[in-house]
Amino acid sequence: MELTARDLTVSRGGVPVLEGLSFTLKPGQVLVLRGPNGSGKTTLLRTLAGLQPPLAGEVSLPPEAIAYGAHADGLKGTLTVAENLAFWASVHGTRDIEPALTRFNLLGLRNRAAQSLSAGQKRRLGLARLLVTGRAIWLLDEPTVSLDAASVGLFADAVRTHVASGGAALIATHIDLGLEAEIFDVTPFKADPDAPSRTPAAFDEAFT
Ligand SMILES: Nc1ncnc2c1ncn2[C@@H]1O[C@H](COP(=O)(O)OP(=O)(O)OP(=O)(O)O)[C@@H](O)[C@H]1O
Repeated sequence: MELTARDLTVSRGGVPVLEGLSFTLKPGQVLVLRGPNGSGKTTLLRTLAGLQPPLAGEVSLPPEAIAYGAHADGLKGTLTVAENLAFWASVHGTRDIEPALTRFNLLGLRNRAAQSLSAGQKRRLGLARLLVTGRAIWLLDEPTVSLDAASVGLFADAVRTHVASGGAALIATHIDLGLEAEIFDVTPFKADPDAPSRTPAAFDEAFT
C-alpha cells in the first residue's frame, strides 16, 4: 500500500502552513519528517490522517488505511494496559494483543491501570496500539517523547519489523532513530500567506 500526497496545501486556523507539497511513501519505506518548530509537520500529519481537510490537493488513501500516533497517547485511564489494547484491537477488528505487549515490554504491566503508568510507560502503551491496528501506514508525531534509550530501541525495532513486512512509516522526529530512513524536509514548502494568489479578488477589482 502506497501513500501519495499531490500538490497538498495544509492549514491551521484557516491559515495555510505548507503548500505545493507532494511525496510518495512506498511499502517498506521509512520517511522522517523534518523542519523547524512550527513549520507544519503536525499539521501535515493530521491532514494525511484525515483529521482535517486539506485546503488543496489530494491524499491517495482514506483515513481507514492509516494508523496515526499523535502527541497525546489517547489512553483510557481506568482500563488496564491489556484492556486498553484489547479495546483498540476490537475497534480495528483484530484480536491478538500479546505481540504488542511483548514488543513494547508491557507484559509485567498488563494488569496496571493506564492512569498509574509513568509517562514513558504510557507512551509505550500508546505505541503498542499501532501494532493492534493492523494498518499498513503509520503516521507518527514525535513518537519517542518521554522514552528512555532502551524504549527508543524497542520502538525502532517495531518500525523495522513493520516495514520489513510491507508496511511504511512517516515519522516526525528531531532525534536519530537509527533506522534506515529517508529525510523529507518540509521547509521548502512553507506557505506564503501574502502570496498574490491569496489576495482577495475584490481587492484587484478596485484597481481595474
Ligand atoms: N490550533 C491551532 N490554531 C492555529 N494555529 C495553530 C494551531 N496549532 C498550531 N498552529 C500553528 O500552525 C503552525 C504549524 O504548527 P505545527 O504544530 O504543524 O508545526 P510543527 O512543525 O509540528 O512544530 P513542532 O516541531 O514544534 O512540533 C505553527 O505556526 C503553529 O503556531
